[in-house]
Amino acid sequence: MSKPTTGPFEKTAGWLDWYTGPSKPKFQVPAGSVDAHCHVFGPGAEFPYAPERKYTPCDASKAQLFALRDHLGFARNVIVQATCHGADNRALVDALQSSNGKARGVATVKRSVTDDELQALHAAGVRGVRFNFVKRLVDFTPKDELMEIAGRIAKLGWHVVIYFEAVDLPELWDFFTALPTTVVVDHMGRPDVTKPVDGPEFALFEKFMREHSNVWSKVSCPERLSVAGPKALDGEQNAYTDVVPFARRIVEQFPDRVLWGTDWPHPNLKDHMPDDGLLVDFIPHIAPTAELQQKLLVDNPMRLYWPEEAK
Ligand SMILES: O=C(O)c1cc(C(=O)O)oc(=O)c1
Repeated sequence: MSKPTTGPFEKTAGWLDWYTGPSKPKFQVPAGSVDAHCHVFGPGAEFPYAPERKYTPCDASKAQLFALRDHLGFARNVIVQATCHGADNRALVDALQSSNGKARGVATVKRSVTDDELQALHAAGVRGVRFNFVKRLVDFTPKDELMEIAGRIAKLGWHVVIYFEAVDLPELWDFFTALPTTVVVDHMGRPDVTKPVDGPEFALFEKFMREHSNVWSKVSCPERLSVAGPKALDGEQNAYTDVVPFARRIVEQFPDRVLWGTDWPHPNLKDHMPDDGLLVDFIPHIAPTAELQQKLLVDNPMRLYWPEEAK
């Protein structure tokens, strides 16, 4: 893969660029696997970062994303609008349109989005919108605006992706459970993995999924959630062991409602940048059987993002 570049923008201080030269995974993903959570950044010279952004990344282009997809053995991507692009979905749409149908997308839209704009996003391959509640990433959007957007995109058959932290779930519960669509949680709702997996905080997340059959979860981002490591670097085959019990519980309880993604290019990591090949080697630790792997990596994302092709 080529190296990350920076265009006219100055990166946030301490920014970690994505890992060049990822290893070949030892775990071979099933045929037709989908990396169901990844991003493109710019390039800033072509697709400027949004004025309201909370961070400025290095560039991470569609060509670099597609090269990683091929290197890791994946067939398709779901590209999620990164907050550094705000509600300007041009970089996302460009990547989707360049993918030969191998990528679908999740956009960010404002209440002012027109029906024609939604139709154009749909034609490009967008199948969902993202609502973000992580305070360091976005300014607050009133819930009535989000609910109005959810009602409009429901008519297109789209879903809502939500990103929040575990401590905020109680306060967001009523809003989330009122959403009229399939709801996909980013990164398991960011559990604090230093707390017990069978403690009250994670139990609430499990209850959220158990009691609401429209709620799905991405069991992604061990590199973000892990406190104890070890890091996915230097050939480590047992990375992020503290995250395994959390993700595995969700995969085993809700095998038909889980997705996995690399989260490449891993915005805002502070400590280290993982080797994406070793992140793929994390998958069999959380989905230990071939049947669970097939659902996680192929059947579930196909049903949600390519229903017209799903078996
Ligand atoms: O935790 C994060 O910093 C993060 C940020 C973004 C984004 O900026 O869109 O997306 C993610 O999936 C995770």
